[in-house]
Amino acid sequence: MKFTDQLWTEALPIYEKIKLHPFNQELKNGTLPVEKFKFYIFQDSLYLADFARALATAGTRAGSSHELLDFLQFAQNAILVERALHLSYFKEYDIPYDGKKAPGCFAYTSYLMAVSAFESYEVAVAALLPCFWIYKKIGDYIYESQVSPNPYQNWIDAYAGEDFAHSVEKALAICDTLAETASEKTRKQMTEAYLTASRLEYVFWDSAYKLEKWEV
Ligand SMILES: Cc1ncc(C[n+]2csc(CCO)c2C)c(N)n1
Repeated sequence: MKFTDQLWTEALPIYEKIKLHPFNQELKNGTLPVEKFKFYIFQDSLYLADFARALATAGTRAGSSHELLDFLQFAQNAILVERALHLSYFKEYDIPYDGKKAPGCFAYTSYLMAVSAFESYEVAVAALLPCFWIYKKIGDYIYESQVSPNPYQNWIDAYAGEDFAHSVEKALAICDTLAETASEKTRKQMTEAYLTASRLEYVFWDSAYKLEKWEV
């Protein structure tokens, strides 16, 4: 059994909760209130900018220039997605450019940047994986079961696309190769990091659905 198959099984309860979360259910049905989508898009633009930093940082610690290039391409892509969000949705939904990270976004980005800088390369790769994999799975699920017409069609199409699928396959292959030669202790740490980042994916959607604010 591949290491990433084990990861998928371990994190399955988290994935199921993400799938059934009202944010994703209402997105799929086209009934998500626009305020929640706007909140999500703005927070995601902040997320993507730091996610790109985390990817580039992890990449500098890769064991080969081949993997460094993969991570730099992932990072470049995250920045391009972030720019595309600004160009399309920010205009369409009249989203203001100012604002801060909500607690959910803050927690997730801080975690990814810290792991990428201070944990081993193997653990960093495992922490960065849910962003790719869970999005791909959720994107496919929403795409297949969506109610159309759907006001969020463009967003849905973006994550069900071929290019994104290719990046996910690459990230999975890197993680599996690393796990093959990793010690049992490192594999445990990788699993823990994968689970934590999966929980933070949930937190991110939940934060948007609740229009989360800092309490104090
Ligand atoms: C909270 C959050 N998690 C994951 C993604 C998905 N995503 C955005 S860029 C990228 C890979 C770039 O190469 C991936 C997987 C997102 N948008 N927001």
